[in-house]
Amino acid sequence: MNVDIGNALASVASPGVSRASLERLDEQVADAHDRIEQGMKNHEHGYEALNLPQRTDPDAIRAAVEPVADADALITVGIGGSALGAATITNALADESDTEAVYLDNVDPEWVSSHLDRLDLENTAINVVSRSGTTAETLANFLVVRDAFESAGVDWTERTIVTTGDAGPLRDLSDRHDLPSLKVPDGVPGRFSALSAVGMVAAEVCGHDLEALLEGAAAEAETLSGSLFECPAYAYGATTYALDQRGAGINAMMPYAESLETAAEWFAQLWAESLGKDDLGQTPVRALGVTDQHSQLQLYRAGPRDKLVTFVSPGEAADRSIPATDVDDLAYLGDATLGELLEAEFEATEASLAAAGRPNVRLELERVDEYELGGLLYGLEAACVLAGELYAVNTFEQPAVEWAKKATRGLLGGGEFEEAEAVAEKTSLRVER
Ligand SMILES: O=P(O)(O)OC[C@H]1O[C@H](O)[C@H](O)[C@@H](O)[C@@H]1O
Repeated sequence: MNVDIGNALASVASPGVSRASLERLDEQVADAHDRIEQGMKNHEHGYEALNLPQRTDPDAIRAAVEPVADADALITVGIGGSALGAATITNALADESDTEAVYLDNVDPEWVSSHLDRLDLENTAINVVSRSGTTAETLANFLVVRDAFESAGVDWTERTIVTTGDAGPLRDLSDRHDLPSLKVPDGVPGRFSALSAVGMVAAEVCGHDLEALLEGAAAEAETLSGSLFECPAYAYGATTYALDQRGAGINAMMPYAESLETAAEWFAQLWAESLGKDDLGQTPVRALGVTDQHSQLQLYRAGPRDKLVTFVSPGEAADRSIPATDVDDLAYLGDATLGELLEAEFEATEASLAAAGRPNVRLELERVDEYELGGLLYGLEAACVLAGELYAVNTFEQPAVEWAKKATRGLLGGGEFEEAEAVAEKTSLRVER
């Protein structure tokens, strides 16, 4: 990915960061890069994620997928990092695939049933993914999906691939039924695992090019250097950190392509769960161009000066002409294409924010394909690791998500948890219709 941080400079935006400040910050970036390099070299927890382009084995993924390679649909059962990376890839490339990729992460019963009722389970594969193998939502949904297959008279053991850790209920299930299984790589937190079997089994079932994904990521890895002025990922990570330090505590991730909408959702977990610690961290907002020009842009341009907008330009794409019209006011559209309109709207919105002194950054792809996606995923992961070094937080843990899990288990009789008691003590002030 290429990055243009010009509209984040203090000469353009407020909050903004001066070139001189970036040059001073570059000294911290150099130190952070040394730490990151050391962590990668020693295969340390978290930093290991940045070794995935060399570590992930596409052949092992293809071998595990082979029994279900002909599936018309794939149900991925997982949540958080165990679903969003895979969904980013398959949703971005959906037009290139004959396989429908469905992601059951939420436990909304109507939504789960609507998918299971409509899919032809005879020709559907199950991709169950969980590092721990104990995540309530994933296990609950897997039990529901397995039951649906059994009720349909389909042998789920012939349609299921498991990606999990070395031990736990899913590993036991895989061993007991001799299911094709892959390992969640050690040292790689879920939100950083898109470029491993966690994110790539679904890509393989959907027929996407695993080598190209990894080549794009590897090319991005080659850019990691001791200066933000030579590394797009570090330029983005350092600029977002500097802007947050100057008041831009919100980062709206706004890709100008429907195919990248899920990438914004994946980014939200990566950014929030990695950096939201010790009362620090920048709030990611999922946005979409052009749609949010008619929704959130008013706030971005004229609301509080507490936001950065990150545009993602998708590059070259298939286009479609706008037919001529006899409506005088719209005649100008008839000479254009939808792609030209989208590009013009993107550039106009970018300029609109700059004209209002609102910081924005552009991430540029050549096109939305496996190579560029691999580079985007890797680049944003590396940007996040760098930002975590600059914030001096523990980028790779997520202790704050544990409280609600314990409360949930307590509420469902899964053990004695004081968190569940706190639920009963909710302070209420109800206003009823
Ligand atoms: O892969 P699993 O162990 O099922 O975890 C799935 C997700 O749940 C956890 O609570 C964390 O919030 C995520 O970082 C993780 O990706």
